[in-house]
Amino acid sequence: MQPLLEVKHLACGYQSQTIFTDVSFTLYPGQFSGLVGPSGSGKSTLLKTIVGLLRPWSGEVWYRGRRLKPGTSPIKVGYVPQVETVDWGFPVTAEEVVMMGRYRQQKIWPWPSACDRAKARELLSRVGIEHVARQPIGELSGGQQQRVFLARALVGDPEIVLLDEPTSSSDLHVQHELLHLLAELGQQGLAILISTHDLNSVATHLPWVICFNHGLICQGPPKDVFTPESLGRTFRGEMVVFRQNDRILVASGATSLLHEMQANLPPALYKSLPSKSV
Ligand SMILES: Nc1ncnc2c1ncn2[C@@H]1O[C@H](COP(=O)(O)OP(=O)(O)OP(=O)(O)O)[C@@H](O)[C@H]1O
Repeated sequence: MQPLLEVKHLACGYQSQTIFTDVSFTLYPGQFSGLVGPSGSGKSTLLKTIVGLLRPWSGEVWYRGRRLKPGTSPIKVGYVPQVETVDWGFPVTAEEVVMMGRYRQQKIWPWPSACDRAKARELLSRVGIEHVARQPIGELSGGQQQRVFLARALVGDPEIVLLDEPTSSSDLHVQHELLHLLAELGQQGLAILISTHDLNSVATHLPWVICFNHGLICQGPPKDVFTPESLGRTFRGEMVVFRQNDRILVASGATSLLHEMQANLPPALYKSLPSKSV
């Protein structure tokens, strides 16, 4: 299969501070992948460099076998920023935020046509929040805001969407719903790369994971990559990994693993575990 996106020896930073060097990986059509690493390890910087918001210091990004001009992004790449970085005081409705994705395609700022509005409604419906179309974006919940930005990223019918911490401001139920929605989009052929701190959601929902800390540590299916050794190198501390059948639970120490288990396992299963298994 021809690669969709190839990142080759990429390096980037701010002023004189290097954030990451020599990052190389390949994503294929329909691939659903997670980018995991600790806070400040450079995940957002990497995503912004890939979508052309930051100019790489060195290295290349290739799309469908063609090298991209540094600092540019192909129209078929969608990007969902971290919701915490958005200015919610801006007086626009959810529908208008989605339509802004159309302006990027058209390169001018036209009055929205009936067709633009219909497309925005269709996408809001696809991400399950058509009912908030006319509400100001600043008045929506964190989970709804993320879906609005996902709808905006889908406007150009992208082949790949990069999402920065899409689950950070939502509760567990909303996070799982969003990951299910992304998995559905993945089944329809969309490639997805999401950055997240939530290792347990990655282990449950994502078939491929890239461990990152100022550079690529390792990549592969969670069952191979989520080991105490590789996660310890990624998060630079003791990591505990608990496996039961297909389930993997990860935490940054034995005590927090117990809390994770209480939060994630059905009570009957949790009570049945011998205390020495962690
Ligand atoms: N615009 C900027 N100018 C200077 N330094 C920056 C800028 N943006 C981020 N940094 C620094 O780059 C480093 C990596 O930040 P980045 O946001 O990429 O990490 P991250 O892994 O996405 O973190 P988090 O998971 O907390 O979002 C941090 O030290 C951060 O302070």
